[in-house]
Amino acid sequence: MTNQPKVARALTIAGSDSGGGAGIQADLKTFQELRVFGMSAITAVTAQNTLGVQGIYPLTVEAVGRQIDAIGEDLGADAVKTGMLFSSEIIVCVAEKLRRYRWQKVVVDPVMIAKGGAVLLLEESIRALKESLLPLAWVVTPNIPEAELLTGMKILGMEDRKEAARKLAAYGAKHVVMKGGHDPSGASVVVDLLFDGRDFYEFSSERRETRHTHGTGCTFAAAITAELARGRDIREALAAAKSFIQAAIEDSLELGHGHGPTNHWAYRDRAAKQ
Ligand SMILES: Nc1ncnc2c1ncn2[C@@H]1O[C@H](COP(=O)(O)OP(=O)(O)O)[C@@H](O)[C@H]1O
Ligand SMILES: Cc1ncc(COP(=O)(O)O)c(N)n1
Repeated sequence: MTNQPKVARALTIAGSDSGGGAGIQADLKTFQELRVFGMSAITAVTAQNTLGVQGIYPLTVEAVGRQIDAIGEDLGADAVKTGMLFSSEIIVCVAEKLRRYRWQKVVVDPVMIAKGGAVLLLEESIRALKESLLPLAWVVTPNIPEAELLTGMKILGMEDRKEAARKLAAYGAKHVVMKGGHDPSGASVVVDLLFDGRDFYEFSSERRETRHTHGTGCTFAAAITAELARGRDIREALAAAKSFIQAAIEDSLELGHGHGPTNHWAYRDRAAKQ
């Protein structure tokens, strides 16, 4: 057992992105930028850069479980984020650990397919994700294609998004954040939709025309996790996360030859200039 800590702590359970833009690397950078102590349990190592995923090397279920136990038995966590979980065995293990350590503020980013098309979650695992993990989620943060795969419905307009959010909440997720980056309408505003089981709230920003969006979903969900770890409520956490990702996209670092990473220190730089 630990004494009441002086700092907020967040744990990410996700895959490693050697290119540093998504996965564990994006999560830890985001936690650090938001003054939250970051810890990690790695589910799979990927060989990846801005051009795509060149290799996926999952860890054993035992290795994943032991990393989580190492944190649960000693350091503790105020909020937990899950990202790439790869297989149903890993999902079931993670769900069991979340219950064992009674972690409540759990952000489930249902990572399935990388922007370049690589499969980061085996298809047979979608059911385990819905049945084992969604009931433990404080927040689930699908993008539109992920929400389609999870609900089995086609999502075109805002009414479809609302219906899909209701379906995901019915699996037990306390809050659903349906991200709007993949909105097929091509609107100049990108809207992330929050459903808290009763009401809907929209978080909007200007859509930026850029190819440097590798890791936006991970970074956004990590910012929500950090803010929840610091004791913010869901709407405060989302508003802050939206500003964080907008700055990270706008002040792009222009790295690599393909879909580059976002700028994780842009939000801090802007705050320092104010
Ligand atoms: N072109 C863009 N301009 C501004 N914000 C964006 C853009 N693309 C995505 N976002 C924001 O980045 C976050 C991740 O969105 P999305 O692309 O839907 O998820 P994912 O990265 O999981 O595919 C959301 O907060 C979304 O609003
Ligand atoms: C290890 C890992 N986790 C998650 C993503 C998804 O990120 P994106 O959809 O932005 O490519 C990724 N590419 N790699």
